[in-house]
Amino acid sequence: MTPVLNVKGMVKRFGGLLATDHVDITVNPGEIHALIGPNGAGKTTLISQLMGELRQNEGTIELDGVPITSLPTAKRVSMGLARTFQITCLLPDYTVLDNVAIAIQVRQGHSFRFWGNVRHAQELRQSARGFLDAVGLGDRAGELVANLSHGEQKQLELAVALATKPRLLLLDEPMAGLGHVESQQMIEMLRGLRNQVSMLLVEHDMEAVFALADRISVLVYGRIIATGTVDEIRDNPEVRTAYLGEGDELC
Ligand SMILES: Nc1ncnc2c1ncn2[C@@H]1O[C@H](COP(=O)(O)OP(=O)(O)OP(=O)(O)O)[C@@H](O)[C@H]1O
Repeated sequence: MTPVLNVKGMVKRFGGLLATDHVDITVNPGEIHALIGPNGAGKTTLISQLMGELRQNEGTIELDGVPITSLPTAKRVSMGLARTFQITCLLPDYTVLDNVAIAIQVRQGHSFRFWGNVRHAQELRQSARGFLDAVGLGDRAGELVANLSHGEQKQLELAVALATKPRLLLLDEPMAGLGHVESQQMIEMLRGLRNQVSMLLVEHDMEAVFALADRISVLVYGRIIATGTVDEIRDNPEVRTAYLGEGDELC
């Protein structure tokens, strides 16, 4: 089985700091692979390299078996990579529907044509509504993004990412800033999407990680110290020590 994502020997240095230390990681079709690690471990740096926003010093990246290591971000997106951010990255003065419609247009190769002809506009709206329904925001389509709650903005960000029809979704802390109820909704939503898209999930919320992940990789000081199932990682003494400090519970 060809992995959707296959990263080999990734290295990123910031001066003397080794932020990514010879990382190998794969995401299989239909898999949710969680990447966990303490603050500053290098999770965001790794995702930025996968998207091509940051150039690695060493290493190779394949998407569905195709090398993408030296491709620009836009090309990677058109080939099926999408990312959501720790801090939302939406157009606040546009409506919820417009934000998704713009993402669809980008996927279709239009930089920013906006609605264009009437027939095209209708198809675009219909398609955008489909993505909003998928994340539970169908009834907020006409609202300005600035008026959404933080949780709703996270949902919209997911819809925007899905609108590019990704093969692999890179999720950078989708639970950040969400209350308990919103987190549960996000977990359910991501669970519902697993048949459509593979995911690399960076997340500090261990309840969410344990609820969603097929496999977990643990990153510490830029290096992956363990990869395994939820049970394997929960029971791994090296992970407990490195990630939480001796004696703490990984719960
Ligand atoms: N542009 C940069 N220049 C120099 N150092 C950087 C840069 N970006 C990140 N770093 C450093 O690289 C290391 C990894 O940072 P990164 O943000 O990737 O960690 P993280 O695991 O995502 O942390 P968090 O969980 O807090 O988001 C940190 O020591 C950080 O200070």
